[in-house]
Amino acid sequence: MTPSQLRKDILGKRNNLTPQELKKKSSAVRDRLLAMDQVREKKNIFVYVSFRSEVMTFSLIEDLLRMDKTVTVPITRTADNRLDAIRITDLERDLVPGYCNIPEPTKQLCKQQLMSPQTIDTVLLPGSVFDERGGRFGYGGGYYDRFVSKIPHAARIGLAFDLQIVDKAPLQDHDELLDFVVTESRTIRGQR
Ligand SMILES: Nc1nc2c(c(=O)[nH]1)N(C=O)[C@@H](CNc1ccc(C(=O)N[C@@H](CCC(=O)O)C(=O)O)cc1)CN2
Ligand SMILES: Nc1ncnc2c1ncn2[C@@H]1O[C@H](COP(=O)(O)OP(=O)(O)OP(=O)(O)O)[C@@H](O)[C@H]1O
Repeated sequence: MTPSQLRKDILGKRNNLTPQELKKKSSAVRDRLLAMDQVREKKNIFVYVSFRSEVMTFSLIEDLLRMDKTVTVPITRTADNRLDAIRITDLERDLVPGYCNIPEPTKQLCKQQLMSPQTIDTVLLPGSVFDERGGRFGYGGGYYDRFVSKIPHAARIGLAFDLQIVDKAPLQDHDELLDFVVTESRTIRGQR
């Protein structure tokens, strides 16, 4: 199967999850994640803000803020094919619909709260397809591959539902491996 067919296939399955299933499974992913040393013992966490049928991150972000973590989220810079890390402190106030209608930080925050990616300890990534080695496909923008390749010191944790895991995805050279993939039922140790 080609990467784009596999992507389509898995996203089709993910889109079939009911809102109740999405919520319940996302909450199981969150519980598992919050028990990990790579989150508990780290201060600076970069986390995506979920949209469509991704593993939901709203209550996870609330939890991280309550735990006094420094939480940064992506703003998509399409002109430069890049993600910037923006610090947020309030989920309701700090986010507005942005690129592809994904909740993104306000213009003002993007100016005032731009953080150096080098300060990030742990990156939580979304994706379409993940595999047993910690391989990952996104939606085809290459944004996350470029972002994490510049910060090799940061732990990379993919958030996924079990239905997104395949044995071996047809990875390309630029596809970055993850350290862990966390699902509602297990934690996969990646081969980075
Ligand atoms: N929640 C979340 N935030 C994120 C990402 C993400 O995957 N999830 N990104 C991760 O990079 C960046 C945004 N990049 C994105 C890239 C493509 C599409 C998208 O919807 N693409 C179309 C396909 C376009 C095409 O090839 O025709 C789609 O999937 O329908 C969305 C976001 C940064 N923020
Ligand atoms: N580190 C990189 N440097 C330069 N170009 C890159 C890099 N990583 C990916 N790309 C380019 O980005 C494009 C999309 O890559 P790919 O299909 O792997 O994205 P993805 O992993 O699905 O998306 P994302 O990382 O945004 O979730 C490809 O054309 C690829 O050449």
